[in-house]
Amino acid sequence: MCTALTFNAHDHYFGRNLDLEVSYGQQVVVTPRNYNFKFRKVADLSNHYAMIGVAAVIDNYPLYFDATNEKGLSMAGLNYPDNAFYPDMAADKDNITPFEFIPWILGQCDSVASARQLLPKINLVNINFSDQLPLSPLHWLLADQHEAVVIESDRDGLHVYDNPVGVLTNNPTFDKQLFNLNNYRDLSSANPQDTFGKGMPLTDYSRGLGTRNLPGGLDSESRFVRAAFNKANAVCADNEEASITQLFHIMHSVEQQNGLDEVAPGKFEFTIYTVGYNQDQGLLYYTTYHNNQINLVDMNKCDLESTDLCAYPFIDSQAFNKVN
Ligand SMILES: C[C@H](CCC(=O)NCCS(=O)(=O)O)[C@H]1CC[C@H]2[C@@H]3CC[C@@H]4C[C@H](O)CC[C@]4(C)[C@H]3C[C@H](O)[C@]12C
Repeated sequence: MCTALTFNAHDHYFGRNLDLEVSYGQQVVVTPRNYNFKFRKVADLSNHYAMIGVAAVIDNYPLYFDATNEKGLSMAGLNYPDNAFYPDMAADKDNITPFEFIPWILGQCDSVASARQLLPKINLVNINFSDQLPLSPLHWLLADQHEAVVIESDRDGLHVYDNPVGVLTNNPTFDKQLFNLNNYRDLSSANPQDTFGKGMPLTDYSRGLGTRNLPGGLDSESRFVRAAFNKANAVCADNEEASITQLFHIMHSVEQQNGLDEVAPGKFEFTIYTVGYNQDQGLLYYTTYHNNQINLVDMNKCDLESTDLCAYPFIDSQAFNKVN
């Protein structure tokens, strides 16, 4: 399972947790403007916006899990099992495979508004990357500095939902996730009034009682509510350090601790990495499960006019800040 969200503070940010029990050998990958993006069924993009993100590079092709382009448009693919449906070729459409979707949008669009022009023409065609790497069932959060949408390719077609809360997790379909928030209208960062009933001696015995009914589970509905509430109530000082720190606190409030989510006997899914993008400045911050320190990769330090990918392996070991 996974969680992605937008966060506006000092600048504009986009965060993502990847929760999984295996690694695909992903790294931080910058694709410069002149890298030749090949597509299976449409023409190459030989000149496009540069992007930074997390990708598995196979045969010199970046299979992006999440990324942000130089204009600040961000996109993340999250697991969407049983619901995702990828049709066969459609003659009248741009046939883009799901693994090409992030490059296709981020390569050409500078905003959600411009992506909205391309989306109706797209058919997320059912073509595997390879026999070893078949398609996986995904849906996507797409966001710029001003708005977010969710894209789901279901049996009845491609849906583009406005996302007023700027959060995405996994199943069920996005409309249901959004509706479910209505069940949590009573959540509050303030201690609640006693509305229980007449003549009951109820006391305000603890701080934080307004969050008592906030779901604590790792399931996708619980994470959706928790991420939406924690983000909506986040406060931080107006600078980059405080904003990134707060973003990582929000992301880590929905992280999966190793040992809590068994996916096969003795095998657990956990939060392999957390990324936070500064959309305005082309920065990617990350932590990994084994490295709590926040690491920073700046896309502008790569040659963005190059034709070659620029990759940085995750630093996945703990560095203690030794005090004595
Ligand atoms: C599994 C991950 C979602 C995390 C998650 O939800 N884990 C729960 C697993 S479980 O449901 O609990 O079992 C998703 C998120 C992004 C995906 C990659 C996107 C690029 C590429 C697309 C190709 O088409 C197939 C291979 C490819 C490398 C993808 C592999 C995998 O699908 C990735 C890592």
